[in-house]
Amino acid sequence: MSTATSATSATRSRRGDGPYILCDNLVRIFSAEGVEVVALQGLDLTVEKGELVALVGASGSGKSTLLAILSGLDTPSAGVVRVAGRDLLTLSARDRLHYRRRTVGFLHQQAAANLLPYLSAQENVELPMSLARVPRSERATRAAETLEVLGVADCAARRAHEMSGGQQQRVALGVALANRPGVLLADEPTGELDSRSSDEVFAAIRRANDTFGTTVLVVTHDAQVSEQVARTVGIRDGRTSSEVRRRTAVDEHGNEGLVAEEFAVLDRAGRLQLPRQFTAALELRDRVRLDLETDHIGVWPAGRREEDQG
Ligand SMILES: Nc1ncnc2c1ncn2[C@@H]1O[C@H](COP(=O)(O)OP(=O)(O)OP(=O)(O)O)[C@@H](O)[C@H]1O
Repeated sequence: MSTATSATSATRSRRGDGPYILCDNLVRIFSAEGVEVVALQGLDLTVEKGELVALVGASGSGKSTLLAILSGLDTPSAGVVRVAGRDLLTLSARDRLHYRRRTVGFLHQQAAANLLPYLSAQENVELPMSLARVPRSERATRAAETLEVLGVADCAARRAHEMSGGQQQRVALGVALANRPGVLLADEPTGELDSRSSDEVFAAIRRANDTFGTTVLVVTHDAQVSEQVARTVGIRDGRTSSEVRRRTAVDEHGNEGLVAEEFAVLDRAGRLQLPRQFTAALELRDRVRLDLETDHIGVWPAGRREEDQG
């Protein structure tokens, strides 16, 4: 495993031409009944415009908290969060509303959260456009184009109960994309679907990413989904801990194949989370010894190294 740093992107962002999504040392503390829960503890993340990134992590690791902040529904306790050049900590109420209507689209796990049951698919997709005051003449054409791209043009006149779960979720995706947001945030969008519908929904997300250039951040537990994206970011205990990058490469026999490389994330303060299986294998706890070598850093259990030297 090697390390990757987000420092370069953070520096670029301060110059104003940074990544499309930037989270720098993000902290979110909830207080409930006198108990404080630190849901995000210095999370760093950068996503470039047009990227499609999967976020994975155990239950309670902070994924939903992060999406709520990025969608403009919640604000962090500390840190920096910028999306599409906007500082989400200093948005006025008016700008926040504009941001939520036009800059981000949100896809929930349950399609029903994005769909009104008494409206057809076409009407559902047109609704956010009317809230954003898109001229009436444009709405029908844009909604039809959206449903076409997502492979559900044939469902335009149907209401939710006349569609399969996968079709409903693709129409729900159409609602999220109606105002052509720069960013799509999706929280377990295939969590309630069988594998075929899940494939169709994920294929529709990829098409939206390709066709509209939407930057996508998708939270998923679904390995089929996370293995299909070029970049998967792991969250552990409220921090980004690891990253898998996938690219096509040609082997020595000239065959093209997918290569996945796993990195640990090194933050600007020099912090790095060691994978649990590594710390468990060497019983690393509390304190470790570090040795700087010419091309790597050695990490040793404190006790064992003392014994070696003794
Ligand atoms: N409104 C809240 N009040 C108090 N604690 C909260 C609140 N929202 C989240 N938390 C706590 O913050 C931590 C992170 O929660 P979060 O929902 O972001 O995790 P998650 O990774 O999305 O989990 P899951 O995969 O189960 O949805 C958890 O310990 C959770 O209990």
